[in-house]
Amino acid sequence: MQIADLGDVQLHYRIDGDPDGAPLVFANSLGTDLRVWDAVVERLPAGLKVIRYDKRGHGLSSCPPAPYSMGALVRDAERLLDHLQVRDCVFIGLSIGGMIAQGLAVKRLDMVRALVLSNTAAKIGTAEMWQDRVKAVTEQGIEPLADNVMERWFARDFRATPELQLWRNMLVQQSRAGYAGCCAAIAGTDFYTPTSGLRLPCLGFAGAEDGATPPDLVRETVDLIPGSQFHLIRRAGHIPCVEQPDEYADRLTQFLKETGHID
Ligand SMILES: O=C(O)CC1=CCC(=O)O1
Repeated sequence: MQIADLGDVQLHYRIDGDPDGAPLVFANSLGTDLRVWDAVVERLPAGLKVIRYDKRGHGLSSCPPAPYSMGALVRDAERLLDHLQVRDCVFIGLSIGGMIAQGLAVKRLDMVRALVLSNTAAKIGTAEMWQDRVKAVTEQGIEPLADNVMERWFARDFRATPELQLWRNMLVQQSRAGYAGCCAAIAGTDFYTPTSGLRLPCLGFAGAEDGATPPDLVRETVDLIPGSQFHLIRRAGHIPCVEQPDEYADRLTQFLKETGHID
């Protein structure tokens, strides 16, 4: 178990693979922790240094008082990668993690050589919708929202499997303040202009049954970056790394080869 003490926040992270390999960094979505990447990470080729972390208020990381800003979440990622002396990584961000990815690439191109924007967008939903969620979670906790969240996270077939309960448990066990804090960060984020200025290799992933960031929304964002690729995963919702890890890992590996990150 590894922890980076950044002063105002302590971030839990994990490194797998080759310590001297080409760095790959994964950032999770709202209400999940770094285990959401387990099935993809175990399918990746050798020779990569795979770094995962729990953003503030999630998983085993500390939970500063809410609300958070997107600037703070981007700065956490930046400080963690500085702490780990990471440069030229491929940064893979899921949902709010994809917003962090965009913000980090805009700020620190020396750190990010390519982006994978998974089930994310430059702007997700409306500020009002997220403020409503902050209020609901702060007053009643995460449990009352959980069934609706599962419908956005997973396609119908997956929701009928016993595994659903494990991911639902992950969601409801997150900190209420950490979850609300990140909702506030999403509410205040519109990256259309900064992301439009990015010039780096980019791969977008979307799930055909994603109820949070539908394929057209993901595509609109990745198309802001000239030359981007886009991959639609048919039998998946918002978290395709859990539902379709074979397809996800295969397409990611292909991208890593095309961008020269691995041979
Ligand atoms: O609505 C959800 O819970 C899905 C989601 C939106 C942003 C994020 O990170 O997850």
